Amino acid sequence: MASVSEFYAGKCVLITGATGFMGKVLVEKLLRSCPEVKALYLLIRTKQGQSSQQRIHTMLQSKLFDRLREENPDFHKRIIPVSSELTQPGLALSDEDVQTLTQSVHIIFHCAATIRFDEPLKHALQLNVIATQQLLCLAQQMQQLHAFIHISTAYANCNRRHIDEVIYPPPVEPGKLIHSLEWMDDAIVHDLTPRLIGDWPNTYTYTKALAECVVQQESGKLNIGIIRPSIVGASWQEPFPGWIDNFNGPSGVFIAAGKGILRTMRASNDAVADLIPVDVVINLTLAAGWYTAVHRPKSAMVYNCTTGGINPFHWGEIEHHVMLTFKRNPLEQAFRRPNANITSNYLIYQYWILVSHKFPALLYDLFLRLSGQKPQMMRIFNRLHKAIGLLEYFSSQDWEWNSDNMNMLMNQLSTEDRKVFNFDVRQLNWPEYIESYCIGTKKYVLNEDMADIPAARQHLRKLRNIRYTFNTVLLVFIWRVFIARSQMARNIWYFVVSLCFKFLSYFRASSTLTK
Ligand SMILES: CCCCCCCC/C=C\CCCCCCCC(=O)SCCNC(=O)CCNC(=O)[C@H](O)C(C)(C)COP(=O)(O)OP(=O)(O)OC[C@H]1O[C@@H](n2cnc3c(N)ncnc32)[C@H](O)[C@@H]1OP(=O)(O)O
Ligand SMILES: NC(=O)C1=CN([C@@H]2O[C@H](COP(=O)(O)OP(=O)(O)OC[C@H]3O[C@@H](n4cnc5c(N)ncnc54)[C@H](OP(=O)(O)O)[C@@H]3O)[C@@H](O)[C@H]2O)C=CC1
Repeated sequence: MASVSEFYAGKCVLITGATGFMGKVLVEKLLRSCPEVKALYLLIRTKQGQSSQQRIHTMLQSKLFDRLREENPDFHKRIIPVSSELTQPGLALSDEDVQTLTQSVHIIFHCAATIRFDEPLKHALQLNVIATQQLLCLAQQMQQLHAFIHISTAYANCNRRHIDEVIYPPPVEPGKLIHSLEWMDDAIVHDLTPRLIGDWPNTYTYTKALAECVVQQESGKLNIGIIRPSIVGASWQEPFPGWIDNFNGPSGVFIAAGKGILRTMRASNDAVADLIPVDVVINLTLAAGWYTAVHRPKSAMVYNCTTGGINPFHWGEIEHHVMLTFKRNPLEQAFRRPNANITSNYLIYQYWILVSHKFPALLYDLFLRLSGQKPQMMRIFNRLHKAIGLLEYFSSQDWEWNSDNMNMLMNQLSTEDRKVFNFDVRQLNWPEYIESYCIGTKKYVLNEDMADIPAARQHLRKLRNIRYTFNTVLLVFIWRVFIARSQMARNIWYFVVSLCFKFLSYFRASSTLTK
């Protein structure tokens, strides 16, 4: 049987969401580990006045492609950008492009989605469900299609505690929902959203659940694979450890904690933190493409791509290792020294929000106002509170995913493929991974230079001294106020001072005697 890279040789692959976090890593890995692939058709929309060609050009300049550029400088020749806005009828593809795609594509990887938790339902439905439906229609017309791989999320069924590798019945028939929302204006949909999404925490997970159902309904004669990654984090090994380029999920939390802005968050110390490195997800996705095309399973195969059941790690441990890393490798221009604590207790959380977030923000804004600058800290904290409020659903509870299909797929690979497309998370050393993840946020998200770490350490020392000075001044101030108002405080104060004085006189006397 052909190996994974032999299978992709001579094949034309269509990818949606190629400019996104996972899409980029997929493009890079496919071109690096399957150098004989014939063409990658990337469906990309124009954005901020940039054409799809210009966007690809910019993307290929990024650090992610450094290794590939070195190994194979001509790699870009296999990339064919196709202009496509997925929320438009017919995916806004030109007739010419439809013809090319239907004649030549062998494998589809559908990664595009809106992953915002606060996306209005109509838009999330448009992109995550209707666009998927349209892409499946296009796939049905493809003459040589071997496999359609849909990227879902492990949290599509987060209303359940135990999640098997099956497509669960949808909360509502997607077609009916699409039709009923068509005539409603945005305000009505907004009001109805909480009732519609029911026990799903947001429109993202809800529409991803509907999308899975659409994939099943529209699959017809297609060979389908559905990948359900949990919380996708920085790369573990490839193309280099710690690569990450966005603030989504835990990355924003790590950065905010490293900058000393985030000091508390609601999360359970003992809940499993189901992070999965992006390179693991992509290796499994490529292997699933191969398996689906070669074995043609009768019904859609679902792969829960998670770590919790195989190699669990907990939010409390993550907190410890994130703090340790940022103390050793500080971020530049930190607001305060990194010191974040997670808690599942609502009252304790509210207390720390007040004392460690709102109070310093108010003080800093006051300082900015007095020095003639625009206050900004309170605004930053309000946004941070909104973001962590949306994440706490996922950091406060546990889920149990069955990952039999992931294990089965691993057993189907040859020894060589298991190395090249490694998704064996039993080998993941969490402390090492979290360290390289945090350093990755510093290097690739914030573009900070590792050579400037001594200066960042110096800045932390300065912050520590400011804190000591502030605490001392505050203590003296409180004490003075206290002494002025209470006879008892005054008595204690005189007693302590006279005791100190007596000790001093005693030591002075005994030292003169021993001379
Ligand atoms: C010591 C630590 C201990 C750890 C404790 C536990 C940690 C638990 C953490 C995590 C659990 C994760 C659970 C995820 C599970 C699901 C997985 C999946 O299946 S999908 C993927 C998930 N999807 C998302 O993560 C999207 C979430 N994001 C959003 O929904 C929005 O971004 C939101 C509502 C949070 C904020 O929306 P806005 O409108 O206020 O802001 P915007 O548009 O995103 O950003 C505006 C600008 O600010 C920057 N920005 C965003 N976050 C930033 C940050 N933290 N720091 C600095 N800049 C930031 C952005 O780059 C952007 O910049 P420009 O305008 O493009 O130039
Ligand atoms: N990140 C994570 O933690 C997880 C992600 N997933 C799933 O993985 C997939 C990829 O996620 P991720 O890479 O993180 O997401 P990103 O937000 O980084 O990327 C989304 C991609 O979709 C494209 N896209 C969005 N809207 C349109 C549109 N109207 N027309 C054309 N393209 C569009 C974006 O293009 P553009 O650049 O033009 O905006 C971008 O390329 C998603 O299906 C997501 O549900 C699952 C589990 C966890």
